[in-house]
Amino acid sequence: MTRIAVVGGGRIGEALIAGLREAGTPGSDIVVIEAVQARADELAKKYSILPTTLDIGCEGADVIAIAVKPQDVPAVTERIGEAISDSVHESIVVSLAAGVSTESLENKLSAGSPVVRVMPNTAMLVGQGVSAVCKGRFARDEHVEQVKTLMESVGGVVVVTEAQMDAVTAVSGSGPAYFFLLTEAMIDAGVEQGLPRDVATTLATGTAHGAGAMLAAGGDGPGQLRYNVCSPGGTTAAAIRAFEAGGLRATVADAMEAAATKSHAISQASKDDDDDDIA
Ligand SMILES: NC(=O)C1=CN([C@@H]2O[C@H](COP(=O)(O)OP(=O)(O)OC[C@H]3O[C@@H](n4cnc5c(N)ncnc54)[C@H](O)[C@@H]3O)[C@@H](O)[C@H]2O)C=CC1
Ligand SMILES: O=C(O)[C@@H]1CCC=N1
Repeated sequence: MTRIAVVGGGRIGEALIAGLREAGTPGSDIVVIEAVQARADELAKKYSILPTTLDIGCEGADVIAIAVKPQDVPAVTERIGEAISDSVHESIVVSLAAGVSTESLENKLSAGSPVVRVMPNTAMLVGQGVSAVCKGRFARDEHVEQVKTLMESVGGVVVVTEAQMDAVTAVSGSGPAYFFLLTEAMIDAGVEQGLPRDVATTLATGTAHGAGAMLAAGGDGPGQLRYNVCSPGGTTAAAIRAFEAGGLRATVADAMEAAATKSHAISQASKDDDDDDIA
């Protein structure tokens, strides 16, 4: 049994809670600490969990998952540090925030506190997330294993180095949004081609689901799967030509570079804040 305190009940906090509940984690093992009371009450009702304060919620928690916006992480971590500093129970502090380094988290906690950083995605909500995990300076292998097991209950998990986290964020943290954007664009294009919107939505959404399932099946890779759709002289090859002419690959590379650069900029800003605290 792992007792989890989720600090921040926004989109990613809810995705984690929903995925854990769906995977069979009892509601009594999860508490949520959410600044907006109405939102805390909504989550409590929807997932049969306890909304509470940070001090009470952190007491006895095995995992304290920080799911607030990056700029709110330092203040929240400092408060968590105060709440657990005298506790005999060891809590793993897990940050789900983009661009916040394990070092800046450790700086806000008592010396030697185990910190694990996770980059999840919203597909946790339906138990189909994919997360990357890296450990802080004081986290031992068993801490990483515990967090890995927790995140495996809501999807796939890879262990990476912290230096890889900006790239991870660009690929899988932000990634669901890219597929949603493509799906939206396909629906609009279907409507332009004369389909009713509900029909275009059913077709585009079902196609995304089917293509995802084929990729996840792990047989052929994406290249071969695409070749299989491209009949010689056919419709798909004509569409792919238009995608390539429009610079799709370069656009994807630019977009992911922008995401990774932004993640890096957030970590630099949090490092600068730490340096200001020390000076
Ligand atoms: N939304 C996403 O797809 C992903 C988000 N993340 C990370 O998750 C974190 C949260 O992102 P979202 O859920 O999208 O943001 P959000 O704005 O939906 O949720 C943040 C929540 O934290 C609450 N909050 C703020 N200060 C608080 C405090 N002191 N105590 C308790 N609750 C507090 C807010 O009321 C809000 O409900 C961010 O750091 C983000 O980088 C990571 C991966 C994916
Ligand atoms: O857009 C963001 O900053 C967050 C982090 C990764 C996905 N959503």
